[in-house]
Amino acid sequence: MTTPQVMRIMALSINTAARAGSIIRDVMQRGNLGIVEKEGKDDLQTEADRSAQQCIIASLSRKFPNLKIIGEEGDSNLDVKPEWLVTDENEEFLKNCCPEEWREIKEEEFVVWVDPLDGTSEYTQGLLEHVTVLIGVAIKNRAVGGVIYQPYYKQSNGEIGRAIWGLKGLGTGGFKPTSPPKGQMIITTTRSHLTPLVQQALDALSPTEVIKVGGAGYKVLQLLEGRAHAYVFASPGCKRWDTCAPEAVLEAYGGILTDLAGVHYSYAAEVDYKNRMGVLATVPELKHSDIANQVPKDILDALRS
Ligand SMILES: Nc1ncnc2c1ncn2[C@@H]1O[C@H](COP(=O)(O)O)[C@@H](OP(=O)(O)O)[C@H]1O
Ligand SMILES: [Mg+2]
Ligand SMILES: [Mg+2]
Ligand SMILES: [Mg+2]
Repeated sequence: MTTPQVMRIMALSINTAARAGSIIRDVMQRGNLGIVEKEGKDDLQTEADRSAQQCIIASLSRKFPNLKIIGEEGDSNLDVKPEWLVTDENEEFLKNCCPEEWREIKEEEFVVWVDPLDGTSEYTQGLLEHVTVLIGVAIKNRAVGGVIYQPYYKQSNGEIGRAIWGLKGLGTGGFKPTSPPKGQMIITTTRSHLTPLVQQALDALSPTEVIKVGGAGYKVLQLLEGRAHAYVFASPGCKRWDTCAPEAVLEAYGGILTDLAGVHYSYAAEVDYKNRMGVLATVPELKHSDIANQVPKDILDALRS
């Protein structure tokens, strides 16, 4: 029997994210980040963002030429150094059994959303544990699979970097699932894109504690590892590549990620990339709709306008 495409795409994404992670470490080590401002000082790009994206898109499109891939850093030159081309699919992942519902999905039915370096602002400031590589796999508008790779995570065996993955219908891997403390409401939110509206939404949810960290990937990791109950961001600043992989991993785990009104984003290729209605993610222990219902209407109206 041939291996279903979704399993092969996920398995190649795991290994490719790790390769992108090593490129991110190399750029930092060389010390010349090559920072440019995209839409302003709140929207930076470095040599690591550019090179990691080239590695990911070239590797995935070489093996899956009919795959639709959308990367944060726009069109990339795919004529990359041979050592950036990843061809091996992750064998550990391939030992898993493909969920029935994804078995027949063809290459051209996927959309892959790539954020080659999530947490660029933190990367440039040396807060390296916040940095992740995000590869999200969408099928029929929905985020279904995802890889969150942390290039600077120190494993207990001394190895550097770890890959966290999730596939709906199969589950998750690469981390130790942990429930957040009972009787508290710890919210994680942005560290570098705080606005009055972002703060207003936090205040409305009466958190017992607020954890400000960089990146959508790292914030969802706070939920997966029991350090926070919810991720709340009342801002139109995130884009589909920020949330596709985190949403898939969190939902494969039993949590939920939507906009602030409680509605799922579409990950179809032709959508407007902006997550205009903000981000709300919750752990499985919370009722997502209860939290969404606590978001004041004027905050939703402000995002809509
Ligand atoms: N106002 C804004 N302008 C541009 N990007 C924004 C933004 N608000 C959030 N983002 C992007 O959303 C991601 C998570 O943001 P934050 O860490 O503030 O929660 C980051 O992704 P990148 O680092 O991949 O660009 C960040 O750049
Ligand atoms: Mg960016
Ligand atoms: Mg990002
Ligand atoms: Mg990015």
